[in-house]
Amino acid sequence: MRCLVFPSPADVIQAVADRIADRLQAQPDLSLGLATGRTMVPLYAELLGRSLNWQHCRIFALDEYWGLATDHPSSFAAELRQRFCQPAGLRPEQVQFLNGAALDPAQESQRYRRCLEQAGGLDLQLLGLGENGHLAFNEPGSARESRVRLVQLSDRTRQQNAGAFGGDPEAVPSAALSLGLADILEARELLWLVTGASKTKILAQALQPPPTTAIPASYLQEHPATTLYADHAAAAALTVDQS
Ligand SMILES: O=P(O)(O)OC[C@H]1O[C@](O)(CO)[C@@H](O)[C@@H]1O
Repeated sequence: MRCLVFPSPADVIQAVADRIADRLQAQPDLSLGLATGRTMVPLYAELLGRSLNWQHCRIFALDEYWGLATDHPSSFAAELRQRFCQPAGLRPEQVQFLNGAALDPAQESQRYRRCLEQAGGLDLQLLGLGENGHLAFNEPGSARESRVRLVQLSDRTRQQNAGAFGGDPEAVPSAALSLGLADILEARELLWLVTGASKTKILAQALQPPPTTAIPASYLQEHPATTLYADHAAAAALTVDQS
């Protein structure tokens, strides 16, 4: 894994946006996996501020709350649509969301998996880090072999994400659809954004070999083309060169 450490979250965003821009220019029909969460918010604003041609790319969402339709204001689909897909001028057929209001989670997971396969897999996937080590919504205990599926959310994750639900953890859905660890690790390149002091301890644990199901993000150690983009605060417990 390549580990890049920057003075501030703003520097992280610039570096990640540079990498996405380079990849998109080299491959206009890029299959790009988008993540949500506070870490990603300034990235979408930065990407929109650059003159990039998104007309040929394909977009895939990483996860979605179970029980929320794609037009529910607190759904990840609505967030991605509002923060990026609509202002970037993406056509609906370019974008795939997980449907959190599908009748059958297993069927919806299979449908999404087929979409990914038909697109030839993901070229580039953005990832954040949960404070409990989750990756997408793969909570501690998730298997390395896991695929798109319905997952139960931990109390810690519901607390972490309560901001989008009026600050009430009880209002956060207790389950979600998520790409599995095997799906994520099949993406050809992973950009892992980790910023802020709340991630310092878990980031150091996630980078400690060997990978463990107790910290799903630790499986990124196995991926041949992952770049960690961390700020000084998140990287404070790492021993990498922070110059
Ligand atoms: O960037 P945040 O808000 O700390 O969230 C971390 C991660 O957890 C999630 O909420 C779950 O996928 C992601 O959206 C995010 O990447």
